[in-house]
Amino acid sequence: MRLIEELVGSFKDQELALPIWYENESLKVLDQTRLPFEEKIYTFTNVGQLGDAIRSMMIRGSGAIGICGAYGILLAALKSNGNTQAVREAAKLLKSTRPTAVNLMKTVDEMTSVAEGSGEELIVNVEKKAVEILKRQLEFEYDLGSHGANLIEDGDTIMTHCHSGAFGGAGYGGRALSVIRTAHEQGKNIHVYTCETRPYLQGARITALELKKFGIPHTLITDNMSGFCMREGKIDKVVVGSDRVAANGDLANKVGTYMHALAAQEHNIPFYTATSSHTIDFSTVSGESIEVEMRDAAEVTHFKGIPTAPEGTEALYPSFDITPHHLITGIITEKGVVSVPYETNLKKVIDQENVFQK
Ligand SMILES: CSC[C@H]1O[C@H](OP(=O)(O)O)[C@H](O)[C@@H]1O
Repeated sequence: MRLIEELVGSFKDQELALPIWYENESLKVLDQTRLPFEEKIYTFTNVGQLGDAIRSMMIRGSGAIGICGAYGILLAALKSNGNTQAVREAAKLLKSTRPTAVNLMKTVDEMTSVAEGSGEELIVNVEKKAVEILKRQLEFEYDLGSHGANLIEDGDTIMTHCHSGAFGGAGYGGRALSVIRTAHEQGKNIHVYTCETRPYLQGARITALELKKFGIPHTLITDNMSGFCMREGKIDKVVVGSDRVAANGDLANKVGTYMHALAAQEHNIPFYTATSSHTIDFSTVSGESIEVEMRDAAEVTHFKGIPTAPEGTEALYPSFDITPHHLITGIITEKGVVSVPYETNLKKVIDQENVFQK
């Protein structure tokens, strides 16, 4: 049995919701565009299929597409019998799919950095690295969930945005839902307000599904209700996910995050992003340098192909926005929570264990 098969087998012993997994020299991928009403699994036998799935958001979420970087390179190595050129081409293809989430870029680079030799030697090298990455990303979710749950008090109502959960991560709870799930599993009596997150509806379709699956009480709101809910005193804390954190703490996350952060500041509501050190991009000085993916405007004027606006209506779809660090109360990571003035470069801060609240 291959190492990767042993690892996936071990996942079955944990209560995970996997977005992707290895099986019989192919990749099984849950089609998230069909959630919550259908859990359709596709079998991919080449990286081109995986690339198309990432572009079309069949698989999405910075954590989940991060592990696609590991699985995709492993599949390329297996299908090419350990051919270096095939691995290089797979790396280029995967990194071209979506620009904002840094995890995908990082995991592809981690995998290609060990793609030495050829044949079975290369396959063994990349398989070991894939197993290391998959184990690490899942451990991150447990650890950041634990540190983040320390911020959650019994009776809290927590707002979240988009889907930063298991199907968007490594299978436990992604980022934001790792914090929320852990607090719930600690017995804290919490309630979640999940924003539907137009136009893909990650919140209505996937976050609500996962919170139901985890048994966590929740209320669905539209994105434009966040200010009302905060002003009415319904929200105690905001916890969102992350696609890329710049070296100064600026956050790239699903479009709408910035709007919620502004409202939270107005109402003195703590605003946290749940992330991992792997999502902090120390080579990007600030949020201004993060590329925001512009998706097809048809995703705004249509839902599942059904028009929601008059024919010919122009639309805009920035898939992410940038929340400046001064609006963020703390960055929750697997190492702890960083709540320090971000005048200092995060690189210096995050390497100093002592700054983390345990
Ligand atoms: C585990 S954090 C997931 C992160 O990714 C989402 O974006 P998308 O659905 O477009 O991949 C969103 O920004 C979430 O916060």
